[in-house]
Amino acid sequence: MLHVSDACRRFGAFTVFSDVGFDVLPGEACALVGSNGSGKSTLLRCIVGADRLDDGTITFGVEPCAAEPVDESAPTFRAAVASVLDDHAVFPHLSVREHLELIASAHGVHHSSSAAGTVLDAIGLTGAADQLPGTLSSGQRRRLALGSAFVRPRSMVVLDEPEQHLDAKGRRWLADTLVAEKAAGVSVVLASHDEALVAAVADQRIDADAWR
Ligand SMILES: Nc1ncnc2c1ncn2[C@@H]1O[C@H](COP(=O)(O)OP(=O)(O)OP(=O)(O)O)[C@@H](O)[C@H]1O
Repeated sequence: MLHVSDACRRFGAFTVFSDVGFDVLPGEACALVGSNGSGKSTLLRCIVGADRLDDGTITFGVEPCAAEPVDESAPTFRAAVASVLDDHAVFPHLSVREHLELIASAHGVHHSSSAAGTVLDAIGLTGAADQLPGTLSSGQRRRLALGSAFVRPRSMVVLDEPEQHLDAKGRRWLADTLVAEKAAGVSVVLASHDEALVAAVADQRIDADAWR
Protein backbone atom coordinates (compact mmCIF):
# COMPACT_ATOMS: atom_id res chain seq x y z
CA MET A 1 0.00 0.00 0.00
CA LEU A 2 1.19 3.49 -0.86
CA HIS A 3 0.40 6.25 1.62
CA VAL A 4 1.06 9.90 0.76
CA SER A 5 0.40 12.36 3.54
CA ASP A 6 0.66 16.18 3.67
CA ALA A 7 3.20 16.06 0.84
CA CYS A 8 4.91 19.32 -0.06
CA ARG A 9 7.74 20.03 -2.51
CA ARG A 10 9.32 23.41 -3.14
CA PHE A 11 12.01 24.60 -5.49
CA GLY A 12 13.30 27.74 -3.78
CA ALA A 13 10.34 30.08 -3.31
CA PHE A 14 8.22 28.08 -5.79
CA THR A 15 5.84 25.56 -4.20
CA VAL A 16 5.12 22.76 -6.68
CA PHE A 17 2.55 21.10 -4.42
CA SER A 18 1.51 21.12 -0.78
CA ASP A 19 -0.94 19.25 1.45
CA VAL A 20 -1.24 16.38 -1.02
CA GLY A 21 -2.49 13.14 0.46
CA PHE A 22 -3.88 9.88 -0.88
CA ASP A 23 -3.63 6.11 -0.46
CA VAL A 24 -3.29 3.47 -3.15
CA LEU A 25 -4.29 -0.01 -2.03
CA PRO A 26 -3.13 -3.26 -3.65
CA GLY A 27 -5.11 -3.78 -6.85
CA GLU A 28 -5.98 -0.10 -7.18
CA ALA A 29 -4.85 2.51 -9.68
CA CYS A 30 -4.36 6.19 -8.99
CA ALA A 31 -3.96 8.62 -11.89
CA LEU A 32 -2.38 12.06 -11.54
CA VAL A 33 -3.85 14.36 -14.16
CA GLY A 34 -3.35 18.04 -14.88
CA SER A 35 -1.61 20.65 -16.98
CA ASN A 36 2.02 20.71 -18.05
CA GLY A 37 4.13 21.85 -15.13
CA SER A 38 1.51 21.10 -12.47
CA GLY A 39 3.85 18.80 -10.53
CA LYS A 40 2.86 15.25 -11.49
CA SER A 41 6.35 14.06 -12.41
CA THR A 42 7.82 15.70 -9.33
CA LEU A 43 5.43 13.77 -7.08
CA LEU A 44 6.12 10.51 -8.94
CA ARG A 45 9.85 11.08 -8.45
CA CYS A 46 9.24 11.51 -4.72
CA ILE A 47 7.15 8.32 -4.66
CA VAL A 48 10.01 6.26 -6.14
CA GLY A 49 12.63 7.99 -3.98
CA ALA A 50 14.39 9.81 -6.81
CA ASP A 51 13.44 13.14 -5.21
CA ARG A 52 12.49 14.09 -1.65
CA LEU A 53 9.62 15.94 -0.09
CA ASP A 54 10.20 19.16 1.85
CA ASP A 55 7.31 18.30 4.16
CA GLY A 56 5.02 15.33 4.63
CA THR A 57 5.57 11.60 4.29
CA ILE A 58 5.40 8.88 1.68
CA THR A 59 5.35 5.30 2.90
CA PHE A 60 5.05 2.04 1.02
CA GLY A 61 4.68 -1.58 2.07
CA VAL A 62 3.57 -4.71 0.28
CA GLU A 63 1.61 -5.42 3.46
CA PRO A 64 -0.24 -2.25 4.53
CA CYS A 65 0.72 -2.87 8.16
CA ALA A 66 4.43 -2.97 7.21
CA ALA A 67 4.64 0.32 5.30
CA GLU A 68 7.95 2.18 5.62
CA PRO A 69 9.25 5.53 4.37
CA VAL A 70 10.31 5.29 0.75
CA ASP A 71 13.97 4.32 0.35
CA GLU A 72 14.94 3.70 -3.26
CA SER A 73 18.11 1.88 -2.22
CA ALA A 74 16.39 -0.61 0.12
CA PRO A 75 16.31 -4.12 -1.39
CA THR A 76 12.69 -4.64 -0.33
CA PHE A 77 11.62 -1.41 -2.04
CA ARG A 78 13.59 -2.17 -5.22
CA ALA A 79 12.14 -5.68 -5.32
CA ALA A 80 8.57 -4.40 -5.02
CA VAL A 81 8.47 -1.23 -7.09
CA ALA A 82 8.83 -1.12 -10.86
CA SER A 83 8.92 2.36 -12.32
CA VAL A 84 9.11 3.86 -15.79
CA LEU A 85 9.64 7.59 -15.50
CA ASP A 86 11.39 7.92 -18.87
CA ASP A 87 12.80 5.60 -21.50
CA HIS A 88 16.42 6.66 -21.32
CA ALA A 89 17.87 4.01 -19.02
CA VAL A 90 19.28 1.54 -21.50
CA PHE A 91 22.60 -0.12 -22.10
CA PRO A 92 23.53 0.89 -25.64
CA HIS A 93 25.23 -2.42 -26.46
CA LEU A 94 22.58 -4.82 -25.18
CA SER A 95 19.84 -5.97 -27.51
CA VAL A 96 16.15 -5.61 -26.67
CA ARG A 97 15.98 -9.29 -25.68
CA GLU A 98 19.16 -9.02 -23.58
CA HIS A 99 17.73 -6.03 -21.69
CA LEU A 100 14.63 -7.96 -20.71
CA GLU A 101 16.57 -11.10 -19.80
CA LEU A 102 19.00 -9.08 -17.68
CA ILE A 103 16.26 -7.31 -15.75
CA ALA A 104 14.31 -10.55 -15.20
CA SER A 105 17.42 -12.35 -14.05
CA ALA A 106 18.54 -9.51 -11.76
CA HIS A 107 15.14 -9.62 -10.07
CA GLY A 108 15.34 -13.36 -9.46
CA VAL A 109 13.03 -14.60 -12.22
CA HIS A 110 13.99 -18.28 -12.65
CA HIS A 111 13.27 -18.68 -16.36
CA SER A 112 14.42 -15.25 -17.45
CA SER A 113 14.74 -16.21 -21.10
CA SER A 114 11.20 -17.46 -21.39
CA ALA A 115 9.91 -14.50 -19.32
CA ALA A 116 11.68 -12.16 -21.74
CA GLY A 117 10.14 -14.00 -24.70
CA THR A 118 6.65 -13.64 -23.25
CA VAL A 119 7.10 -9.90 -22.63
CA LEU A 120 8.70 -9.38 -26.05
CA ASP A 121 5.56 -10.81 -27.57
CA ALA A 122 3.28 -8.72 -25.34
CA ILE A 123 5.03 -5.47 -26.17
CA GLY A 124 5.15 -6.31 -29.88
CA LEU A 125 8.94 -6.31 -30.12
CA THR A 126 9.63 -9.94 -31.04
CA GLY A 127 10.68 -8.82 -34.51
CA ALA A 128 13.06 -6.25 -33.01
CA ALA A 129 14.43 -8.56 -30.28
CA ASP A 130 17.97 -8.51 -31.62
CA GLN A 131 18.14 -4.77 -32.32
CA LEU A 132 20.17 -2.38 -30.19
CA PRO A 133 18.26 0.41 -28.38
CA GLY A 134 19.78 3.10 -30.57
CA THR A 135 18.11 1.61 -33.62
CA LEU A 136 14.59 1.59 -32.12
CA SER A 137 11.84 4.05 -32.99
CA SER A 138 10.53 6.27 -30.18
CA GLY A 139 7.45 4.08 -29.75
CA GLN A 140 9.58 0.93 -29.70
CA ARG A 141 11.85 2.49 -27.06
CA ARG A 142 8.80 3.27 -24.94
CA ARG A 143 7.60 -0.33 -25.36
CA LEU A 144 10.99 -1.62 -24.21
CA ALA A 145 10.89 0.67 -21.17
CA LEU A 146 7.41 -0.57 -20.26
CA GLY A 147 8.42 -4.17 -20.90
CA SER A 148 11.25 -3.71 -18.42
CA ALA A 149 8.66 -3.04 -15.71
CA PHE A 150 6.48 -6.00 -16.63
CA VAL A 151 9.22 -8.63 -16.97
CA ARG A 152 10.07 -8.56 -13.27
CA PRO A 153 8.14 -9.23 -10.06
CA ARG A 154 6.36 -6.15 -8.69
CA SER A 155 3.81 -5.03 -6.14
CA MET A 156 3.56 -1.46 -7.40
CA VAL A 157 4.18 0.11 -10.81
CA VAL A 158 4.84 3.85 -11.14
CA LEU A 159 4.55 5.23 -14.65
CA ASP A 160 5.04 8.75 -15.97
CA GLU A 161 2.98 9.34 -19.12
CA PRO A 162 3.32 5.70 -20.21
CA GLU A 163 1.18 6.43 -23.27
CA GLN A 164 3.88 8.63 -24.79
CA HIS A 165 4.87 7.59 -28.33
CA LEU A 166 2.49 4.61 -28.37
CA ASP A 167 0.20 4.07 -31.36
CA ALA A 168 -3.50 3.28 -30.92
CA LYS A 169 -2.88 -0.46 -30.62
CA GLY A 170 -0.11 0.16 -28.11
CA ARG A 171 -2.39 2.35 -26.00
CA ARG A 172 -5.06 -0.36 -25.97
CA TRP A 173 -2.41 -2.89 -24.91
CA LEU A 174 -1.28 -0.52 -22.17
CA ALA A 175 -4.80 -0.07 -20.79
CA ASP A 176 -5.46 -3.84 -20.86
CA THR A 177 -2.11 -4.51 -19.21
CA LEU A 178 -2.73 -2.05 -16.38
CA VAL A 179 -6.19 -3.50 -15.77
CA ALA A 180 -4.55 -6.94 -15.59
CA GLU A 181 -1.94 -5.58 -13.18
CA LYS A 182 -4.70 -4.42 -10.86
CA ALA A 183 -6.43 -7.79 -11.10
CA ALA A 184 -3.14 -9.38 -10.02
CA GLY A 185 -3.09 -7.16 -6.92
CA VAL A 186 -0.50 -4.67 -8.13
CA SER A 187 -0.88 -1.01 -7.14
CA VAL A 188 -0.64 1.31 -10.14
CA VAL A 189 0.31 4.99 -9.93
CA LEU A 190 0.53 6.91 -13.16
CA ALA A 191 0.65 10.44 -14.49
CA SER A 192 -1.14 10.74 -17.79
CA HIS A 193 -2.57 13.13 -20.36
CA ASP A 194 -4.54 10.28 -21.99
CA GLU A 195 -8.16 10.61 -20.85
CA ALA A 196 -9.13 7.23 -22.32
CA LEU A 197 -6.32 5.48 -20.46
CA VAL A 198 -7.23 7.19 -17.20
CA ALA A 199 -10.91 6.32 -17.63
CA ALA A 200 -10.08 2.68 -18.36
CA VAL A 201 -7.64 2.18 -15.51
CA ALA A 202 -7.98 4.66 -12.66
CA ASP A 203 -9.97 4.00 -9.50
CA GLN A 204 -8.81 7.34 -8.16
CA ARG A 205 -8.05 10.49 -10.09
CA ILE A 206 -6.02 13.30 -8.59
CA ASP A 207 -6.13 16.72 -10.20
CA ALA A 208 -2.68 18.29 -9.99
CA ASP A 209 -4.11 21.63 -11.12
CA ALA A 210 -5.76 21.86 -7.70
CA TRP A 211 -2.40 21.72 -5.91
CA ARG A 212 -1.61 25.41 -6.30
N1 LIG B 1 14.74 20.66 -10.23
C1 LIG B 1 13.86 21.65 -10.43
N2 LIG B 1 14.17 22.93 -10.13
C2 LIG B 1 13.27 23.92 -10.30
N3 LIG B 1 12.01 23.73 -10.75
C3 LIG B 1 11.66 22.48 -11.06
C4 LIG B 1 12.55 21.37 -10.91
N4 LIG B 1 11.90 20.23 -11.29
C5 LIG B 1 10.66 20.63 -11.67
N5 LIG B 1 10.51 21.96 -11.52
C6 LIG B 1 9.30 22.75 -11.81
O1 LIG B 1 8.25 22.14 -11.09
C7 LIG B 1 7.05 22.24 -11.84
C8 LIG B 1 6.43 20.87 -11.95
O2 LIG B 1 7.16 20.10 -12.90
P1 LIG B 1 6.73 18.63 -13.25
O3 LIG B 1 7.74 18.08 -14.20
O4 LIG B 1 6.53 17.88 -11.99
O5 LIG B 1 5.33 18.86 -13.96
P2 LIG B 1 4.36 17.82 -14.69
O6 LIG B 1 3.01 17.99 -14.09
O7 LIG B 1 4.94 16.47 -14.66
O8 LIG B 1 4.35 18.39 -16.17
P3 LIG B 1 4.17 17.69 -17.61
O9 LIG B 1 2.70 17.38 -17.77
O10 LIG B 1 4.64 18.76 -18.55
O11 LIG B 1 5.05 16.47 -17.64
C9 LIG B 1 7.40 22.90 -13.16
O12 LIG B 1 7.07 24.27 -13.08
C10 LIG B 1 8.88 22.69 -13.27
O13 LIG B 1 9.50 23.72 -14.01
